[in-house]
This record gives sequence, C-alpha cells and structure tokens, in this order.
Amino acid sequence: MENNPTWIPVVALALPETDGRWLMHYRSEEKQHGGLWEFPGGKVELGERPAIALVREIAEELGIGLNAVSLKPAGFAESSSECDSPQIVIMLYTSAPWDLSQLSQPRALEGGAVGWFTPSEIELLAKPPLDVVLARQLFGRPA
Ligand SMILES: Nc1nc2c([nH]c(=O)n2[C@H]2C[C@H](O)[C@@H](COP(=O)(O)OP(=O)(O)OP(=O)(O)O)O2)c(=O)[nH]1
Repeated sequence: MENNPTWIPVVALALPETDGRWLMHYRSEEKQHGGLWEFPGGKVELGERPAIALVREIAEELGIGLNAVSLKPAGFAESSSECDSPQIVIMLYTSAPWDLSQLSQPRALEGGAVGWFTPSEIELLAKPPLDVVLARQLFGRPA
C-alpha cells in the first residue's frame, strides 16, 4: 500500500468443510490481536485484486491453494473512521467446502494454530472486533 494510507483493505476467508465446521486461525500471542481467533487472510497489496490477494495470503498463511474464481463475497466489516490510525476494511469471502480427506491440509505456517469449529463454537471463541461482526453476518446468531 502507499506510505500513508487513510484506509487498509484486508481480505479474509470463511472456509467450510463438508460436515458444517469452518476453519478459524488462532493468532500467535506476540501479534496484534494475539491469542484471538480470526478468519484467516491479510492485507491487499497496492493494485492487487481482492480475490487474488486472498489466494496469496491463504497460500502463505495456510499452505493451501484456492481457486480465485470459486471465491464468493460473504461479508464486510470496517473499523471506526474516527481514530487517527488508518481505517481497516475487511472483505470476507467463502469458497467451496474443503475436503478433509485430501493429502494437503491447512497448517498455521506463520505461527498460531488452525481449528475447525461449528458456528455455535465460533460465536463463543475470543475474536478481534471485526471478526465478531463478520461471524454474525455469516452465521447470524447461532442458537
Ligand atoms: N482480522 C482482523 N484484523 C484486524 C482487526 N482490527 C484491525 O485493526 N485489524 C488489522 C490487523 C492487521 O493490520 C490487519 C490484518 O492483516 P494481517 O492479518 O495480514 O495482519 P498481520 O499482523 O498478520 O500481518 P502484518 O500486519 O505483519 O502484515 O487488520 C480485526 O478486528 N480483525
């Protein structure tokens, strides 16, 4: 991104598996929002299309290959525009259900951990504020 952006585009992935659980990424303690569970993803680079950025981020973070064409918009959240730091705008995408019997499985390559959770379990996980909004958009408020 440019040197002094007023906002930062971020992309994130809501990846389901065939039995109705969804992948969440645990951020390692030393990071911003360390110790919290997020939808995996990261910042879009200057000039990069969001879906292409997400394919790149997921390959770097989880070591799996996604097809950009199969990604579908699933949610949107933004931080307050009132503070001095750049506004964070997160675009959430879903992709086709992941096959857990595949040889290559998602791993936390940049630290932390990954886990598969039902929507009700995700509601209870400690999450960064924008991921709370995204989870509610995606799942509603599970019973
Ligand atoms: N997922 C998520 N990210 C948030 C929230 N609030 C907030 O400022 N962010 C920021 C933290 C990061 O700067 C950015 C997410 O990008 P990222 O996942 O690549 O961040 P990172 O710390 O792993 O990597 P980096 O800053 O070193 O590039 O969004 C939030 O509520 N949820």
